[in-house]
Amino acid sequence: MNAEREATPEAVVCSGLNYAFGETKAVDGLDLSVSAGECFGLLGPNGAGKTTAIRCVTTLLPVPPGMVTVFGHDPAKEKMAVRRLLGYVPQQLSADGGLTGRENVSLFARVFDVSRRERAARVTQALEAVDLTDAADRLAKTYSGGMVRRLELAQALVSAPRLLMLDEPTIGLDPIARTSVWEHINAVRKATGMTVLVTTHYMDEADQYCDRVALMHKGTIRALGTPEQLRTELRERRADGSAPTLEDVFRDVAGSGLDEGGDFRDVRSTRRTASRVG
Ligand SMILES: Nc1ncnc2c1ncn2[C@@H]1O[C@H](COP(=O)(O)OP(=O)(O)OP(=O)(O)O)[C@@H](O)[C@H]1O
Repeated sequence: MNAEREATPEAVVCSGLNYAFGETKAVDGLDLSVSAGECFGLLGPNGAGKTTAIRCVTTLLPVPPGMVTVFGHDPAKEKMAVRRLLGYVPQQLSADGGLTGRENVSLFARVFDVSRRERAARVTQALEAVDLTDAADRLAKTYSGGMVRRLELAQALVSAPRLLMLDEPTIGLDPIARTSVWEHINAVRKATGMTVLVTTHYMDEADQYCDRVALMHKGTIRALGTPEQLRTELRERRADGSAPTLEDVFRDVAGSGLDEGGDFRDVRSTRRTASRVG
């Protein structure tokens, strides 16, 4: 049993990951390791490179061999093996308002190659897991923003992923809907041991729900640890009796970078999300 656990590879490893859009180095030598079963938060201002890094891990952006592994599989060599392990909720709307909740989840089940025999049961389970059973046969365009987000979660969960990747899953939602999304994620984690890699601008969420967090700034990691470790380190460094928040930690690490238009509650993301959740 112990030997088995020791043999479990890290869920995600990025080793000197680089990705550039023309002259823009979006990800610049990123080293990152996410353990199996943990909830890992990738934080940072707009433009830090979080989405690009996540897309490299999901195989949506091509990277050379040796820079990324997902449970030991290299996306450059084993794209389909990696995809079978993943669930991904992108920032952009991934549900179709003209389909019912059930039809949306069924579509993902087909795309992610859930076997025909298991499909109906898995769709029902995924909808149940996010509390959408009662609304399953209504058109998604009648859903609230929080329900749409939970539907997208069901779409990502239907293939029973070992690694769930969520890009800003709660931005733009009211506090009750945000809590609800996290409660559903955590219930599935508890039941399945699924690993979660999430980007968020909400420091309070990262503090509350993530086992470890990394601050990404200008394409690379500037701080890494449990929220508690990072807060304690800053408190000890400041030694002025104040009790820093996680946001203070990240302002300290990223310095003026956060004020150069990269604020955590950047208008750009909010607008993007407003259009996403309709
Ligand atoms: N398709 C693209 N073409 C050109 N440049 C891009 C593209 N996507 C991202 N970039 C640039 O790469 C850098 C990193 O962007 P990325 O979206 O990965 O950051 P992010 O941390 O996810 O920010 P946000 O919170 O705004 O999503 C930015 O400078 C961005 O402008």
